[in-house]
Amino acid sequence: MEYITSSDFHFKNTAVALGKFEGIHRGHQLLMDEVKKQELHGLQSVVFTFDRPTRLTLTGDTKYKQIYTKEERKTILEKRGINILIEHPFTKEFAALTPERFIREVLVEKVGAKVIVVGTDFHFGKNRSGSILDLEKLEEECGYHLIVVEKLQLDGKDISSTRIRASLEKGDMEEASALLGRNYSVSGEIIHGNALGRTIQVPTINQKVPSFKLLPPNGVYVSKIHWNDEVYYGITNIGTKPTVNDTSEKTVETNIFDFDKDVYGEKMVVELLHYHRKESRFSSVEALQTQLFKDIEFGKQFVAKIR
Ligand SMILES: Cc1cc2nc3c(=O)[nH]c(=O)nc-3n(C[C@H](O)[C@H](O)[C@H](O)COP(=O)(O)O)c2cc1C
Ligand SMILES: Nc1ncnc2c1ncn2[C@@H]1O[C@H](COP(=O)(O)OP(=O)(O)OP(=O)(O)O)[C@@H](O)[C@H]1O
Repeated sequence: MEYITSSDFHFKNTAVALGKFEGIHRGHQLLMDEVKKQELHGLQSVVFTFDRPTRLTLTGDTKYKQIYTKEERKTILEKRGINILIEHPFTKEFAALTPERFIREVLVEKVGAKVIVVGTDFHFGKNRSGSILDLEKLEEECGYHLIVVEKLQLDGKDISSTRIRASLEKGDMEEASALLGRNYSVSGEIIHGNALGRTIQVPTINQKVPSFKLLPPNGVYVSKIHWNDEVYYGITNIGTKPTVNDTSEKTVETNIFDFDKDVYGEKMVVELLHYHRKESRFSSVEALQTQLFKDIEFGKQFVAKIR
């Protein structure tokens, strides 16, 4: 996959899907399928999105947490077989382009769009004033074909990144997975913890997770782990480890079942399948250890049922 992160590009004969694509959820996947289909007609499949949350530029909101990091999003799109990913810098100047200028100067001139794929409610350009009507108006003159995809629903409501954020925020991993079309995951490098885990017979891998990644509530989750091409299961704690720590720094750590390898510095993808219990402060490390053994037992039984 070609990966563009600047405004300096020039393509020809492309089929492009447009949007923020925060969750690359099941609705977004319909748009990806449409652009992929166009490869049969000799067009390159393109996802056109932005290099940062749009609200960061528009409202200066620096606290906004994202479902996926850019790297995670890139990996997902690569796996779907998209030819070109454009993460256009979402600067104030770019955000101020009128819908017509965005269509002519960016989509037609630079992206080389022959097919444009959007959802029914797609809005773009200065103050989000552009809609599919603007795209329809210039279709003939600019020589592209517009494909408008109906909003995909689940349980009678539109699937949206906003809805997925709400599921994640309440720890409903099953609902988040159903909306995403894949399990929610955390990917990150394995870093050193306090090395206490091993002494209480519950060794864990600690993942480095950026502060802007949207994590579900602190607590214990049954998880599925991808390491190289291998799949394992485990139990993951998200939180501050209040029994042994006094900081507010959040960590994601996983006890992988039947696994004993040194993986420091390597990357793992941990899918969170099911919320089990909230994180709590125990009166002693022994009490914590007793609970961890129970958590592991719960995790193993859960996995036995779904495998
Ligand atoms: C499944 C699981 C559940 C955990 N639950 C809690 C908890 O409820 N409270 C807590 O303080 N720490 C919890 N922890 C974190 C442990 O305190 C931590 O794994 C242990 O202190 C070792 O940390 P280290 O890897 O930094 O040495 C949990 C860890 C795991 C793997
Ligand atoms: N459920 C859906 N079905 C089909 N297309 C969708 C769906 N949701 C969004 N789209 C389309 O996918 C593109 C990207 O959507 P975008 O990421 O901007 O918004 P969203 O997923 O609705 O999230 P948000 O909740 O942040 O508005 C747009 O063209 C949009 O119309």
